[in-house]
Amino acid sequence: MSHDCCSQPGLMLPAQALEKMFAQVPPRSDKTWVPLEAAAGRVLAEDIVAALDLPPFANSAMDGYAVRAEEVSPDQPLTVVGTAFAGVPFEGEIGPHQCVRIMTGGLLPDGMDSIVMQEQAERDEDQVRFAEPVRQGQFVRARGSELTAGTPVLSRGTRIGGAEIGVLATVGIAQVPVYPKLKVALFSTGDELKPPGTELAPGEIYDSNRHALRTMLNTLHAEVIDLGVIPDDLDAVRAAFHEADRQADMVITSGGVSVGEADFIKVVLDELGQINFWKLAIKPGKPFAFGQLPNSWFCGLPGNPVSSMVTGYQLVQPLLAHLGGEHYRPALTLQAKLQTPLRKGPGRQEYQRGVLQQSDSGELVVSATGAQGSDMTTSMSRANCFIVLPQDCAGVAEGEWVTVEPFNASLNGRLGGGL
Ligand SMILES: Nc1nc2c(c(=O)[nH]1)N[C@H]1C(S)=C(S)[C@@H](COP(=O)(O)OP(=O)(O)OC[C@H]3O[C@@H](n4cnc5c(N)ncnc54)[C@H](O)[C@@H]3O)O[C@H]1N2
Ligand code: MOO
Repeated sequence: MSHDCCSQPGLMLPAQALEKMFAQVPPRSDKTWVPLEAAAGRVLAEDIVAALDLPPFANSAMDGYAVRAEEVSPDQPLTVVGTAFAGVPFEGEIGPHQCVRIMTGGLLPDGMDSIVMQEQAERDEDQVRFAEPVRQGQFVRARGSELTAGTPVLSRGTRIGGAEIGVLATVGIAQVPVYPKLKVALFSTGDELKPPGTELAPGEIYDSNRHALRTMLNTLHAEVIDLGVIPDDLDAVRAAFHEADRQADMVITSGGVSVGEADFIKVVLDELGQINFWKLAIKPGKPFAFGQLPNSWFCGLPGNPVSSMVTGYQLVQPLLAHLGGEHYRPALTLQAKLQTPLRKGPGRQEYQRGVLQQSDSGELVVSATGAQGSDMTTSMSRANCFIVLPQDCAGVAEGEWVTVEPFNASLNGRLGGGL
């Protein structure tokens, strides 16, 4: 079906919708502490300040010899009086024209000021000779050279990934202050939906939206309350909303938000809560609905599978990040040269699915993943980015530059930049 070919007066774009939702939804402020081992994927609820200098002591950046730079000369060997290992410092006295064998990370012995790497040394028993002059302080990692105690290292609202876990461990934090996990209830609506693995009768299809959305929510480390498939029945939809609202911070549904006769979502929302806005100037995903229930927020995603993924990605993920206390940053976009012409009618901002690559000459190039029907889930799985076409664009010719937004980890299971 071809939907709109004309402009959409009054309908918001995704950026405006996000601004509106962020203004209405107060971020989480309560916090909890989790062990470092369980902190990945959570959102920091406090600024983290280093309680120690980094590095905490002067140490060697190389395996070699700790020396006084001024004593190094090709004519005068030094006497090796001991060894400093990482974790096992040298504790003796070091007299004139003496030095210490040292390993990477070893504490720099008192009085020594420079390191000579072992490849530059000629060792004979306890004598060592250095042919090259030494620059004062070379290969010494000075105490506090990365940062000093009291320096902020991570800010509240940061989502914790591997890099942040590394920093938390480096500054010695075992219990991490984080915002509680969001509870997100999820259900699909539609009599035609059957679970994968069962036989389909004529007119039935498999429920894919709930599975795709659940996977996307897992990437955000939300606690998903999966209420399954709810039939097109007013009482059943009402009961599902009661249950979802009782348990969750946010309720996400798929299907039943357009104008069909079995579209009960809006009916029930009007009864139990309110719709704050409905419909956006985007394709796919136009009938997206946002509202609130007595205890929770509500996002109603359109039933078409690509529409539910696009709205889940572009609207629900940022909103959940915001609600969960994360300092949300809009996705990075790139410019790429189009390798296939794109058809588009003016009116809605489109998220076409593309394959972004680097050409042999290093240029970023992108092509659409073929037909762009909002029922075609493979148009998503074959893609690694959205090609974002502005509202007033009326098609793009091959060779023109377009804006692309590479998929994040919630859609893209691939390593290597995800491309
Ligand atoms: N007269 C109009 N019809 C439609 C309009 C419109 O403006 N006027 N909008 C179209 C657009 S755009 C979309 S998107 C869809 C959204 O419809 P609903 O949210 O009401 O969704 P359904 O009618 O329930 O389903 C649409 C389509 O998606 C399939 N579906 C639904 N749920 C799932 C699921 N969990 N897994 C896989 N597939 C699912 C469903 O079978 C339908 O084919 O409305 C257009 N119509
Ligand atoms: O075009 Mo609908 O917007 O298929 O999502």
